[in-house]
Amino acid sequence: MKPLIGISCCVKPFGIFATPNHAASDSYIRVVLGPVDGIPVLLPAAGEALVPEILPRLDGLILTGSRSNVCPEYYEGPPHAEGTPEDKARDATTLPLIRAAIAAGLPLLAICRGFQELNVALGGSLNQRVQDLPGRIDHSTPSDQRFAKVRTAKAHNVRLLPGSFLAELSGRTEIPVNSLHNQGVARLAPRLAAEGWAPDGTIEAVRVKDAPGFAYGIQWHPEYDWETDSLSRTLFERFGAAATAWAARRALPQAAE
Ligand SMILES: N[C@@H](CCC(=O)NCCCC(=O)O)C(=O)O
Repeated sequence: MKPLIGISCCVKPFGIFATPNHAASDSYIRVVLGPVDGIPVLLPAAGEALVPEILPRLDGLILTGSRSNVCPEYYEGPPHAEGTPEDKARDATTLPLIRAAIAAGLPLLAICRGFQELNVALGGSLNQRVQDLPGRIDHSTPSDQRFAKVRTAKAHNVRLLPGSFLAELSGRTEIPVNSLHNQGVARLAPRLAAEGWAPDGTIEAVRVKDAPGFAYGIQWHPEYDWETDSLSRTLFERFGAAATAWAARRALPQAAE
């Protein structure tokens, strides 16, 4: 039985009246139907009340990337600069969703904004513009590059912790990644272990220390290049295998109360 994979949605304006819609990129739908080998379930940014109702019916959770930034009030940060995109509805949904998913042991893969949400949900904080920090490189989407190129281009290497999940998966100590973010980890949440770093020291990969199963976050976007990048594909296949195992357990007859 294919696993049901929850995919976090953003609230974005659509159409001539710019009405709010709950949306996720087609990249996530295609990767779930592809190497994850699951069934995508879009999770609207409908708030914390959604969490206890939907979580028991999922076999895995993907926290997606998005241009909007996690609101600073969730990590005692300064207000965003004027014009910074925010998505309060998404924050109010994904942060409790992440905590509940980790408490349940649900397989979880947090990508870019999702990676930042994972850190904030567990008590960490963010820098709002990494590129403005001394000694840091620009991790954002270069405005002079066509988006398509930025999605698949490798922007920098990530040094992997020896023996870490990604080091084992890749068989390498360093991997090249794309990069489309302004925010970055400032204070790492206590329950997260850093397992990958950019050349400027920015944390790029984390593991949930006390998670019983698959629970990782990455700052880059493997959903953009899994068709050409074997590590990206393998990462999703491993997440899918964990979700499939979760689905099999969920299908077992529940012990009578
Ligand atoms: N807003 C955050 C996270 C950035 C992120 O998820 N980028 C991917 C954007 C893809 C898209 O445009 O949908 C930050 O800037 O750090």
